[in-house]
Amino acid sequence: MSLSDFMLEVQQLSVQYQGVQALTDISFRLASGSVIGLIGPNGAGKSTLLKAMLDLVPTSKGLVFFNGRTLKQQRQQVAYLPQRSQIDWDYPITVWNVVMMARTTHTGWFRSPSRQSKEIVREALERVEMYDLRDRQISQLSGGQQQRVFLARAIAQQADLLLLDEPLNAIDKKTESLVLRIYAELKAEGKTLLVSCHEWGDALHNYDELLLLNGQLIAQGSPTDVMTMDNIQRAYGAYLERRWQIDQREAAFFC
Ligand SMILES: Nc1ncnc2c1ncn2[C@@H]1O[C@H](COP(=O)(O)OP(=O)(O)OP(=O)(O)O)[C@@H](O)[C@H]1O
Repeated sequence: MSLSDFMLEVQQLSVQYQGVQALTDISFRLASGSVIGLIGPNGAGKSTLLKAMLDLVPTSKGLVFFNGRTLKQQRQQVAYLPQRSQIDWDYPITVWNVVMMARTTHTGWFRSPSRQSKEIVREALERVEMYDLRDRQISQLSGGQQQRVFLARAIAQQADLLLLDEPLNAIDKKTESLVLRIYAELKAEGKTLLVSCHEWGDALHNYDELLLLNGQLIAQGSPTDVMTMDNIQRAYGAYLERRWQIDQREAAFFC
């Protein structure tokens, strides 16, 4: 693969939160038209990586290039679906208006949406099978329906790169199939999807490539190449050991 086949390049990205080193020197490249799973134990830095790429958290080091220019210069070309816990689900807004928010970067906040934007929003809602519920408040949806609305918002932005933080969280198997079908369609359209996930085993074969993280990038490659015993031990071993130490400390405290 030549350098021009890569649409995204992350160089030595590092993040520190009040003394906690969350990410150290993360570097990778992603090809266009691919679905990449971002995996690792709780606290591995998956959400932090997605946010750092978008400048939503301060980075102590690193650069992110997108089609040869900095990501900051092309923010409109990146759609972001935050983790469930980051969204205020009680905010009074309808399904339709959540998805229409994706179009404000195109039309501006104070202009009425164009006919084209309305068509794009309708299509995105139909794609996630939520058009019939377009007038509902988001607070009145199930967890899986809420996730689908935010996925529709990411689709409606018509960005080339989609950063999705645990989109399969809180959804049932039927909806999961729908979401996976949408990934395949977006990939066929040439989009690149970087998806933080907690899947395991066969489910990982839904991704063309994996990035295995634990504060550092442990491995990148096909699911078979990445999920070796050695890599799993390196990514999850330290986590299990840390969890075990915390359990021991808590046990000693309560004795
Ligand atoms: N706002 C914050 N302030 C301080 N520390 C933070 C903050 N956000 C995350 N962290 C810490 O940074 C590290 C990475 O957290 P992050 O949420 O990115 O991990 P994750 O892999 O997405 O985890 P999970 O799978 O549980 O969602 C953790 O040690 C976490 O406690």
